[in-house]
Amino acid sequence: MAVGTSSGIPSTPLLKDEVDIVIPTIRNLDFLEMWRPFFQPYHLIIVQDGDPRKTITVPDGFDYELYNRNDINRILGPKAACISFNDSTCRCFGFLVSKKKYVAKDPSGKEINAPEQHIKNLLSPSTPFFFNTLYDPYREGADFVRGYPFSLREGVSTVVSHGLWLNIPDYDAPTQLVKPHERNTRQEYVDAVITVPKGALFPMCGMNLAFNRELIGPAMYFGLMGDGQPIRRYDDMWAGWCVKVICDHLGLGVKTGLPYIWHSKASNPLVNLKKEYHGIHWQEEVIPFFQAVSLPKKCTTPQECYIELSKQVKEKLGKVDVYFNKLADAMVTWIEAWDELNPSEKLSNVSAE
Ligand SMILES: O=c1ccn([C@@H]2O[C@H](COP(=O)(O)OP(=O)(O)O[C@H]3O[C@@H](CO)[C@H](O)[C@H]3O)[C@@H](O)[C@H]2O)c(=O)[nH]1
Ligand SMILES: [Mn+2]
Repeated sequence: MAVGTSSGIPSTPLLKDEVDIVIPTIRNLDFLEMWRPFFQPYHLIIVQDGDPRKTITVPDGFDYELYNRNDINRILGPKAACISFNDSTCRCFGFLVSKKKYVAKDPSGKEINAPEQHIKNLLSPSTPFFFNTLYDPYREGADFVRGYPFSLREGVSTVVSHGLWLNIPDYDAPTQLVKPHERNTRQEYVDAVITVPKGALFPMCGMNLAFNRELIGPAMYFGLMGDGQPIRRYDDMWAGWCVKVICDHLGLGVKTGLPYIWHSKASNPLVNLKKEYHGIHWQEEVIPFFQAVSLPKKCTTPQECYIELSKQVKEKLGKVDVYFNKLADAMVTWIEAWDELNPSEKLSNVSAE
């Protein structure tokens, strides 16, 4: 699929017909001008949060579809209850309606061709079963180091590419409060992509993320946050924990590192503290839950894994707080909505059994 370049290093295919870029927004889309060179080839799915009467202008020259809350309610009917309102969690509606193989979540920052690096990450295997100390062995200029078992060098399909951030790091509110001026300049020099090992959870940030919709899309639900919910800013964390335990079960890979984006908007740490408050103490029970999760062999598709996970959430986290019962039900609604909007994929998943 890659074609040669003058330097002999294969260039990365655009995959413009296989990638959608999902952008949740409650503001304007002016940042698209800065990203035009990298985003213009792709189809954009814009999820307009907040008041649907507000008109959001999309700069000329972009191929896009735009959904506001009225559209979400019209398309999903009662199932729209699983899509959060007044929170960036609404982005997962874009994952539902996309028909592409890959989804990249919008970064908004300095000129870095993030889609190209995410595609590179997703097109090369991951190595979750044995840690390669020279990072990603499939990158130009790297390889498996001595002692790496040859039987494991084929790797597994990479289904999540988790990019990082320059400038404003994605810190939680307490850290933001004690380190208000800390800027992430150090990572400028960490030129690495690393597979998250099997059995290890990680804090997935939704700002700069790409994933294989066909292989793991049904697990990429960002949960119930925003209006009427007791918790926010744990949308991507919840999705990341569910995705990782399902990837470990299905033998799929998650990579983190490049591409970095310039994160320019620091949200208000005191507002964030209120949003994160329950998450900060609940996660001390939620993480051990995910670390102990075991999915039965009969679960061979992301949908089946996700439904099984929702049962365990209700059974084991329902006692932490009633919120997790609601979340477990919303997880089921999400899969019902996914299968309703993507019937062919459900069949293909069945045929993959
Ligand atoms: O109610 C809302 C708020 C925001 N959005 C859109 O979502 C993204 C991110 O918004 P923002 O940068 O303001 O928020 P952060 O605090 O930096 O969000 C980070 O925290 C994580 C947890 O939610 C999240 O993954 C990170 O992005 C922007 O595009 C807003 O326009 C929204 O749609 N609705
Ligand atoms: Mn931000």
